[in-house]
Amino acid sequence: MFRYTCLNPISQKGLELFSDQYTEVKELAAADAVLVRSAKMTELEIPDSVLAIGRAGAGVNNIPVADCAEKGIVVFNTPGANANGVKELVLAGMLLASRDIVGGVEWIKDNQEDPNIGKLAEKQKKQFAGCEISGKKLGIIGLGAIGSMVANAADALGMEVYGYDPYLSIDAAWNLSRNVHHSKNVEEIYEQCDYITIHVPLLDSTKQMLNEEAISKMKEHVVILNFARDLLADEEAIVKALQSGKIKRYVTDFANPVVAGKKGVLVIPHLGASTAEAEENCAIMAVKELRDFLENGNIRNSVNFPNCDMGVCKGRSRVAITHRNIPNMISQFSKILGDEGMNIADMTNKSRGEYAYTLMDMEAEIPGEAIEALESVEGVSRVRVVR
Ligand SMILES: NC(=O)C1=CN([C@@H]2O[C@H](COP(=O)(O)OP(=O)(O)OC[C@H]3O[C@@H](n4cnc5c(N)ncnc54)[C@H](O)[C@@H]3O)[C@@H](O)[C@H]2O)C=CC1
Ligand SMILES: O=C(O)C(=O)COP(=O)(O)O
Repeated sequence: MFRYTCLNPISQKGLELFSDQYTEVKELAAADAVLVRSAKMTELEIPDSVLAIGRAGAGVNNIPVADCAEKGIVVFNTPGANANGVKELVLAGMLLASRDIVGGVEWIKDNQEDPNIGKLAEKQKKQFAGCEISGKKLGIIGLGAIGSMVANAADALGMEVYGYDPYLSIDAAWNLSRNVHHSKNVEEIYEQCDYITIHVPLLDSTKQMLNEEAISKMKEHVVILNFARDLLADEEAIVKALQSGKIKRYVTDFANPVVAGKKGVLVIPHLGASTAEAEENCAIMAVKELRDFLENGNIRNSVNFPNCDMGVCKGRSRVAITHRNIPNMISQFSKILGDEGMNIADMTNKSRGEYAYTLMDMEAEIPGEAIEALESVEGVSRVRVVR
């Protein structure tokens, strides 16, 4: 029996994939697994009883990923599952920034009682006129699941697309339209583009990337779109550049007091992934990842442990060990098990940075003493008998 808790509402389409071996609990302290969207887990005390966290979405800056790795808690996300939802909103953002649709709609609302509204609208519409995106240069910083979709869609709409991503994955590269111009440095994006959209994760290395210096390199009247995270930009500097006219519009999916209500800023209340399709895709992927981990010990799409897949346990028992990626671990594990007279039927060891994961199928049940001995190995964070 496994227990899970949801820290945010999670689509029923995903939750219904939990078998009758699972029950939902309210308390984090009672849960083996956690499903979460944007709830700030960095402010929570995560109990040792938690085995895994499934982020139904992409960004994991709300989860203390490194602390979890240290404790042996495996954190998953759902790569690409909400990318199309975000892509569509970015396109909408570009259009909203180019034509004063919001101003026009508000004007209609304000004049709704006027019996001559039709005539009046024809007279007034010139104040809401704008420009087209076709033929303009779009710079995309980060060509992952979202950035690459935005690139292809913008290309199809007639934009000249520049992409910058020094860590571009092979999959993303294959999916990218050949018309996308490969920018080898981000300065080219700043200097050349009329629209700049950012799609990188929030990391120490990307925080405040769009700062005063970056803005100073940009073209006059540039439009900046931020559907990734507000902390990627120095928004005080952006507001200043909006006031001076250097930036034409800032479209952001993240509300905060710095940008809310400011002239030239279009703030959307974090709706990028709020579509029925994205919510379902994310929930389904997260639940499948958690189930495979809890039931088989397999890891797919973790952000703090390596991928590891041994299928379904065919031996008598399976043990999963999270540990530090240091020498001599495997030999210590096999000695402990060998001393107990146990034969390893199958095993996999994978590493990722400072951490590693070992899965072992045994021909017999593992005695409690052997588990305790494995737990006491220096560098082991967690030993779990999966079966
Ligand atoms: N507004 C919303 O509702 C949503 C926002 N997001 C945000 O968007 C971010 C990106 O999402 P995905 O595209 O799904 O992630 P992804 O992991 O597929 O793509 C991120 C890309 O950024 C690149 N990158 C990393 N550091 C970079 C740097 N310094 N310069 C240029 N490129 C760099 C990586 O190589 C990768 O290709 C997420 O981390 C999240 O913060 C994601 C989904 C929904
Ligand atoms: O997936 C992401 O990174 C998002 O920002 C989406 O957040 P949400 O699941 O809508 O709270």
